[in-house]
Amino acid sequence: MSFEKVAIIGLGLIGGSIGLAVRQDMPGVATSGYDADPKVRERARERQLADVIADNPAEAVEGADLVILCVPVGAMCKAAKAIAPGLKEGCVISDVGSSKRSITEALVKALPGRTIIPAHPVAGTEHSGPDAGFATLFHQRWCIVTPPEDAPEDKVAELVDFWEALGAMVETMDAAHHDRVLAVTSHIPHLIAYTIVGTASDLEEVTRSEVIKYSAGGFRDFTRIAASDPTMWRDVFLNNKDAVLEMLDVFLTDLALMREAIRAGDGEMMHDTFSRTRAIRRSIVALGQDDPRPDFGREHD
Ligand SMILES: NC(=O)c1ccc[n+]([C@@H]2O[C@H](COP(=O)([O-])OP(=O)(O)OC[C@H]3O[C@@H](n4cnc5c(N)ncnc54)[C@H](O)[C@@H]3O)[C@@H](O)[C@H]2O)c1
Ligand SMILES: O=C(O)C(=O)C[C@]1(C(=O)O)C=C[C@@H](O)C=C1
Repeated sequence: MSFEKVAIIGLGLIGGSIGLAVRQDMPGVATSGYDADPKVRERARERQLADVIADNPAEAVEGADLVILCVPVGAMCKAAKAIAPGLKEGCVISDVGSSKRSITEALVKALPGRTIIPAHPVAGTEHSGPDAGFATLFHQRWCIVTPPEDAPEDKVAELVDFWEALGAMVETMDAAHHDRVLAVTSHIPHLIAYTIVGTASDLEEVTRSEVIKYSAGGFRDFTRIAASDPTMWRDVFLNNKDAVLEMLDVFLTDLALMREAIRAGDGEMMHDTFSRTRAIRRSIVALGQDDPRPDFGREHD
């Protein structure tokens, strides 16, 4: 592992967690940080999310071997342009954005000639901001690295080592594939959660108080996801439009089949589908890939 100084731009849930995790898991590696919001910088200093919190982005990246952009997907380009004057020769610029194709294009354009290796830790919570981060967020979670074709192999290997040192399991794939996979496993589930919670609160015969009162079961799990940061998720859907629309069409076809089964009283079709999905859940649990924290996401309720 050869990164000696890591700069973190954006000190919310993910940036703050990286800062705390580097301090805990990589003693000897220096960190610096910057956030566009002065209140976040103040809180980041109080929580010591990085060794040094700079008051401007170019200063934050000075001397860093690795710079990680931890801002909403729609702010990546602006953040990249702002760090450009301070970047050290040969440093790696990475990010943690939830979609990868449009970010890669934006970063390559904003920082020509630089070594850009995007990544996405598939770990998070519905909380955001400088108080949300914690050092163990990436333990036993996947981090997907999406190196462009011309990325130097030694730098990709260093970035993989970095995420493994923070406790993550790392996979590499191309950005387009990442975006199609995450559209199904993360983006559409969030869209469904936002929609069902919105629908329930809109229904005239179900008053808002009843939605809250009877939300102890499955609906409650949807409300956790639907509490996720609106800016972050707006940007994800604006930036992974093609893959989300493709997978949404498949989902809507399956949902229509389910509606037909209910209408036709086709219990066999429903039972078969529900048995298949139950087996999927059980195989995730058997692989140890469900969340190891039993009350994860509920601790702040
Ligand atoms: N929340 C999750 O579950 C999760 C998981 C994995 C990846 N991600 C990705 O990580 C990124 C950050 O998400 P988060 O949950 O940490 O969000 P967050 O809202 O907690 O933090 C983002 C921070 O970026 C700052 N910021 C915005 N524009 C900036 C700019 N131009 N320069 C500097 N700072 C700027 C904001 O002030 C904020 O403090 C997003 O791209 C998101 O898609 C999120
Ligand atoms: O656990 C949660 O709250 C999450 O939604 C985390 C989650 C996910 O969908 O798995 C959300 C977005 C990220 O890009 C990665 C992880």
